[in-house]
Amino acid sequence: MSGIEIRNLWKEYGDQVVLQNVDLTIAPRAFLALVGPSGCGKTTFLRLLLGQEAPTRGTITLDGAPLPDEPGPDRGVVFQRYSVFAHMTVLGNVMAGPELRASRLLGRTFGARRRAIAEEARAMLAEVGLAGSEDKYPAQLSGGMQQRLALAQALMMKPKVLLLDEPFGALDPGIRSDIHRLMKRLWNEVPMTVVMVTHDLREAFTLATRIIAFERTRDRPEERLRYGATITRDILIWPPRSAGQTTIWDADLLPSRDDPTIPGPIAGTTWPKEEPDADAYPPLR
Ligand SMILES: Nc1ncnc2c1ncn2[C@@H]1O[C@H](COP(=O)(O)OP(=O)(O)OP(=O)(O)O)[C@@H](O)[C@H]1O
Repeated sequence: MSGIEIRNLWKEYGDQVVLQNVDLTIAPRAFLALVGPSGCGKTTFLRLLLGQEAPTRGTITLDGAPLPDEPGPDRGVVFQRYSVFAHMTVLGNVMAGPELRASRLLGRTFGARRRAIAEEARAMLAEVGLAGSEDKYPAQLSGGMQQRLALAQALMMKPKVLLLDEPFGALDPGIRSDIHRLMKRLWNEVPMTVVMVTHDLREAFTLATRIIAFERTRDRPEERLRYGATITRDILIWPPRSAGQTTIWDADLLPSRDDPTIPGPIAGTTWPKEEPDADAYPPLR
């Protein structure tokens, strides 16, 4: 079975249950947005997928194999801030991962190998709109440029799964919509599954193929430690989006929601009858 399979996942820190009984199948090439109130365990869930944390109970498999219990090149990550190395140039940042992979001992390569990596890094920087900034340091870039750099850095490792922890949360609205366009293009072009934590439902509806909400179902003060958050909503975005097809449906030719020929993003599921609407949900914090 390909994709990510999460079965009966629990995460506890000492006496505190953070996540409980999470069951989720993420299809290959899905763009999953993860929303929920502050402190409900979204980052913890992402860190479990990254391999930075181990589940207390339950299993996570990637393409049918148990997830390695440490971060690896098959999973890239971009955080809201500080994903890049401040002391390296833009080009150095994008070359660092492949160089380390090619030469674990020295962390750098030489000659033809190095030239090939540099060429690939320059192409990736051009892809995210950073051509011409190769020799700058991150501090000399705007916030939006730094996040483009962080994306380029993560994508250089050709991850199967890209994990995004509120990556665009600190950006101004105009820059945010630019980077949303870039993110859509990258998701279409690069064969990867994306899992993105966001506080912004509009962002979730703009980018995702599916939105999962985590919430505590029991949240009285005396229950907070003993009960964790779990999946309380699972929204499939309509009309269906699939990676590799930028515009799929002409507005005039929208299929019917109950058209059985429309493939759902998860095998065996049907599309919800109602149009999901970002404004219909209460703010998350
Ligand atoms: N390493 C840790 N040790 C102990 N408790 C932790 C650890 N990491 C997270 N927690 C606790 O787990 C809970 C969930 O934290 P997490 O950061 O995953 O929430 P979140 O949904 O991402 O929050 P936010 O939206 O505010 O970023 C919090 O109560 C936090 O204090």
